Amino acid sequence: MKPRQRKQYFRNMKRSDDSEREKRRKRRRLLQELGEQRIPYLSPTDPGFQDLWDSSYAGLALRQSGTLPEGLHEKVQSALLTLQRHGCLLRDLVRVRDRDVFTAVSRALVGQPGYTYRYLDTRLFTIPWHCEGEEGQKDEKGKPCCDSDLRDACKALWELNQFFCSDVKQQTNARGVKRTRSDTENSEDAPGEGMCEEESVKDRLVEEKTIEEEEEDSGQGCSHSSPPSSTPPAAQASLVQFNVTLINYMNPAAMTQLKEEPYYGMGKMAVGWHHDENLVPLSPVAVYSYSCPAEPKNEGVTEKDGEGKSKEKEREAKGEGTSTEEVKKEGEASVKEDVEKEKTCWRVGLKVAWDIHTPGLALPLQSGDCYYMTDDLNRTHQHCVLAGDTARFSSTHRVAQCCTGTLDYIQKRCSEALENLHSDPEKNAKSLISLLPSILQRIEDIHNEVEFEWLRQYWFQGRRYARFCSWWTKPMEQMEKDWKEMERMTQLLLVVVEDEATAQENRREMADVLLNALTDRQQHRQTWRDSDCVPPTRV
Ligand SMILES: O=C(O)CCC(=O)C(=O)O
Ligand SMILES: [Fe+2]
Repeated sequence: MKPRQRKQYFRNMKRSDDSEREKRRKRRRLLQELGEQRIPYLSPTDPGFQDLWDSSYAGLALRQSGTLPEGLHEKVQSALLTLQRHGCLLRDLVRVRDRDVFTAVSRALVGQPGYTYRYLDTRLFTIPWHCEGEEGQKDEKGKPCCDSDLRDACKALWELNQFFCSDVKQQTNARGVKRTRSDTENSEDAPGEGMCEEESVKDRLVEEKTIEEEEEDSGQGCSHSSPPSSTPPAAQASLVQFNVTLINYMNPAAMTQLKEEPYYGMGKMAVGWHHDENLVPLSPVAVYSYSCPAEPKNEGVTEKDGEGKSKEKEREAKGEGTSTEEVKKEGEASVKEDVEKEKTCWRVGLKVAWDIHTPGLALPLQSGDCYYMTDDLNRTHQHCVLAGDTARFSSTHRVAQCCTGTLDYIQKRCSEALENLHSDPEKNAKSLISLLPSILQRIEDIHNEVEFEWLRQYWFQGRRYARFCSWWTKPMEQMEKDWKEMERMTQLLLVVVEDEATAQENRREMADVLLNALTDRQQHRQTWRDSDCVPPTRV
């Protein structure tokens, strides 16, 4: 981290404390304003559903199960079950409003080898997907990093990813064309509207954070991965390259306490309201939803079915016909039944951020359905997942902001720091090459980044990765060695600072750098110690 970035980092931490308080206030105010009432929301059976979708949720697109390429469902669904069988899906211990909590859903990250995805203060490391024809990484003994069926599973998810990359592009292109047309019709619209400069997108993300459960952070201060703001939407769409998918799994029958959705009364939530965080600004998200066959409670016949049938039989026995009134009543009953059925189905809920006037939207998802969140939907809206009756997987494909989130990146940073260490093999001694405060500062920042953003994150998660995939094992061991060298460098710096022979002026500057670095490190280490270091539970 550059000194400027570092200052920004701590300023952001402070700001996020302040905005946390502000959000709490806002949330309380909203709930007070709402009182006992609930904000309306619409489902497909409600009149006006489509209009609401078109007017207030235009960035949302549904691709129904039946329209996916032949054979893809089978591959993807069996891949998801394989991940589960291998024990890859775990509940994450994340930080929400200064508390450590386990996510209700179990998760795994699959994606580009060496990529990570950071959400709610947790860095997940990818189980690598290997592309068509590619063999994947092998260790020195020629052993591949994962079992062959796990490898096949990841490849199937990569295939789904490929499909999403081109399909979402078409979706957005189609809308881009539409929008360009309406932009010319309405010249009052600013060109490139909604495509703020990245920094301000992030600032707004921080401010607009949710009134709810899972909250998002504003990424990692990257500044070069979004397309230039003058790029028209259609051209931007052609850049879509999902690099990771976060897999979710939950069986509601195994969960004792799912929270009720508090604002609209939408039902039980598997994932609370949130914006997806740490994505390249304006990039889309594509989701595949797979509801597994239910462990049936009563052979799939609901009480309602049984009741309906017996009423019919009664009527038959009485020889009664059906009056218009009865038809109307039955019609109403069947709408009600549809509504009830919708609630047994998994749904994605959407709302406009910080808005209690626009009705919410609840979109039921049949098994195999996919949905896309495009344009700036993820920034302007929040989404939640409403639990249905069955167990369900989802594969959520994202363009993760990865400028500081790849193995390649952090390895380069380590090398940069270690360049300042000179080894004298004859004397078996080590020394620092440069004592320039700016260089020392940079090295201490790298030291912190390696320790807190990578090593502790990795070990904290209970070495969950090594159990089924060895991809990260060697690089993380090497990183730990590099970190030990950095600890050594800090000690060497301490010796120089304590040495009275060192020129006074330089000494003070160096002492400043050292003191700041050690204070930050101490604080961070305490935070890690304070969080309950219980490794995520296995599901
Ligand atoms: O499961 C879904 O449909 C979406 C899950 C989600 O919102 C997330 O993982 O961020
Ligand atoms: Fe999400």
